Amino acid sequence: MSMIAAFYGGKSILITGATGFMGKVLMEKLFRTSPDLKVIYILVRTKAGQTTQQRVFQILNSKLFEKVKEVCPNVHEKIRAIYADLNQNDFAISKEDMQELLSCTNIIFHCAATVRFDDPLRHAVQLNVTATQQLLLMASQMPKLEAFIHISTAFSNCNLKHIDEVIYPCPVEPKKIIDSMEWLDDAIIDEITPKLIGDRPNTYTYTKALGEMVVQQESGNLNIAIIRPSIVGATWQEPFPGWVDNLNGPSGLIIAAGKGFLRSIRATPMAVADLIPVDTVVNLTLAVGWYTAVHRPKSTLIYHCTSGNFNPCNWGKMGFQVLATFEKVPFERAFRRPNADFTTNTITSQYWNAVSHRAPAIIYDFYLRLTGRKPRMTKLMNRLLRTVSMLEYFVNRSWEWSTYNTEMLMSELSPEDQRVFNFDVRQLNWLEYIENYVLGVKKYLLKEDMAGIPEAKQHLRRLRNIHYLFNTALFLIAWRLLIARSQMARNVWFFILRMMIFYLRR
Ligand SMILES: CCCCCCCCCCCCCCCCCCCCCCCCCCCC(=O)SCCNC(=O)CCNC(=O)[C@H](O)C(C)(C)COP(=O)(O)OP(=O)(O)OC[C@H]1O[C@@H](n2cnc3c(N)ncnc32)[C@H](O)[C@@H]1OP(=O)(O)O
Ligand SMILES: NC(=O)C1=CN([C@@H]2O[C@H](COP(=O)(O)OP(=O)(O)OC[C@H]3O[C@@H](n4cnc5c(N)ncnc54)[C@H](OP(=O)(O)O)[C@@H]3O)[C@@H](O)[C@H]2O)C=CC1
Repeated sequence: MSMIAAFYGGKSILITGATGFMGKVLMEKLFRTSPDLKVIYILVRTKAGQTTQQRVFQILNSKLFEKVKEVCPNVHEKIRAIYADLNQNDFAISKEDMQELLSCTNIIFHCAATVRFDDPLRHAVQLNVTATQQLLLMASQMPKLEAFIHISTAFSNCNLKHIDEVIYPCPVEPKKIIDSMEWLDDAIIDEITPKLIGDRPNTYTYTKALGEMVVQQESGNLNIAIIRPSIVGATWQEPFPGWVDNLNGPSGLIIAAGKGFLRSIRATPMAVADLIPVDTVVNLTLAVGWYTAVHRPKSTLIYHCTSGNFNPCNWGKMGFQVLATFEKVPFERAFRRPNADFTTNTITSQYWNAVSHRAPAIIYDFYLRLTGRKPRMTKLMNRLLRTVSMLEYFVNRSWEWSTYNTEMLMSELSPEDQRVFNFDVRQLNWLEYIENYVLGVKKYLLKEDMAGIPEAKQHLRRLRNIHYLFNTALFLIAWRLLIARSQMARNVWFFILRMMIFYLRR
């Protein structure tokens, strides 16, 4: 019997960010392994014209939840969606809902965040810092609360090379930052943002670091733990391999590469690709929830959820395997054949951006114009290159994360819990994982049918022929122009022709 699964039985659990990538997998696992839990409260806002109920309905009816419905047929009754907007005061939660949350919650998993790298500082502070502070305040009023688990990121201190499971202070106190956001206007905030974030690459990593400081400072008597995952990728095993539902991290780039838009990237092939499957993060999160509530460690423990020190894989190997999978299961209607290069040199990278990315986009737009259609490829390419430039920071460096707490927790689990809540990435086979990841991107993000593979392969063969024809035509034109202008080129050309005739006659 799993002690962790039994622990969540009969519990009332509050999850923020339950509609996000990690939140959904967390809910799925909870319902599947502890179907006798009392209730999961989720804080949900309305979005894209959908009510909170419609959003929950959509999640529960997705493929991710198919197994849950078998184990926990009354899952609809056990999920309680509470309207909340984490950008608002008291999260805009109604009085009755707030009362229920305060009096019933046993465990909190705080997953909500803005993960955008380019969010204005004001917005990132609101969600990643102020909302965390408010949630802690709520937690301090919950008499039945046993544990508060905060999800941060392994990159909150990416300005360091070696990162321990401790909280590193930022130069300016989070409270001062929160206060200043109230009276500074947007223009001034934009001006001081680079100074505040210092040697971090974006507002995301900076505000996640501030969020951790807030957790430390406002923890009071709460039983708190912080989890720091690295780059979260598709599921490894559960509920099935390869599930992914957003474009963050590598997923968007896999699409861009598979569709032939992205053919080169400024990345260091030997740098560690610290990817971690989302189900591994969820298993560790649930184990931490149990451990924190039952063992009540004296201080706030931080758990690194990373792969690099247990089972390292580098970007070169990853890119190679991604390309190998495209050979087997190509994406449909590719713009160009997937064929890509890693370069560490900025000038080479700019050259490839011009030749391999921008030029084909301009030519394609020209073709669209000629055929009376609206050009769109250059715009799309510019956005893609902007996205890639923001991710480049993370594919040109390696970090070392110490994992004492994570290893300690692993050793505390019973063999059954180690199996059911497996977060031991030493068992992960990268080649298999990446292949399933690419397949998952094709199935769950692009919604492409496997039956379309022969047609996709045929399309790639056509693109290869067009590529050869284009190159041959380009060569002949260049040669023709050269011959017309240079006696030397003409002499070379006639010499080659004579040699060919000579050898053919022998
Ligand atoms: C030796 C062999 C060689 C082989 C070489 C092969 C190599 C070349 C090809 C590469 C093949 C791929 C191989 C894998 C390599 C992958 C590298 C992956 C790097 C990943 C690094 C991630 C680091 C994360 C570290 C921190 C982790 C965290 O803690 S947080 C989670 C991560 N957060 C994010 O990822 C958020 C990032 N996104 C954003 O911040 C924003 O979306 C944006 C700023 C990037 C863009 O914002 P914008 O306002 O312009 O637009 P938006 O509306 O958001 O989207 C615009 C369009 O772009 C699409 N989109 C969005 N995100 C991505 C993405 N990550 N990748 C690609 N495309 C993306 C989005 O859908 C929009 O599209 P349209 O709607 O069509 O316009
Ligand atoms: N993905 C990754 O690679 C990594 C993620 N992390 C951390 O893991 C956690 C979860 O990330 P992930 O699931 O990938 O992120 P997602 O972007 O997929 O999910 C974010 C969640 O936060 C919710 N949210 C955002 N703003 C508000 C708001 N104003 N009110 C209510 N809810 C809001 C979103 O709701 P809605 O659906 O309404 O937008 C969504 O449910 C985050 O804390 C992130 O920092 C850490 C390392 C890597």
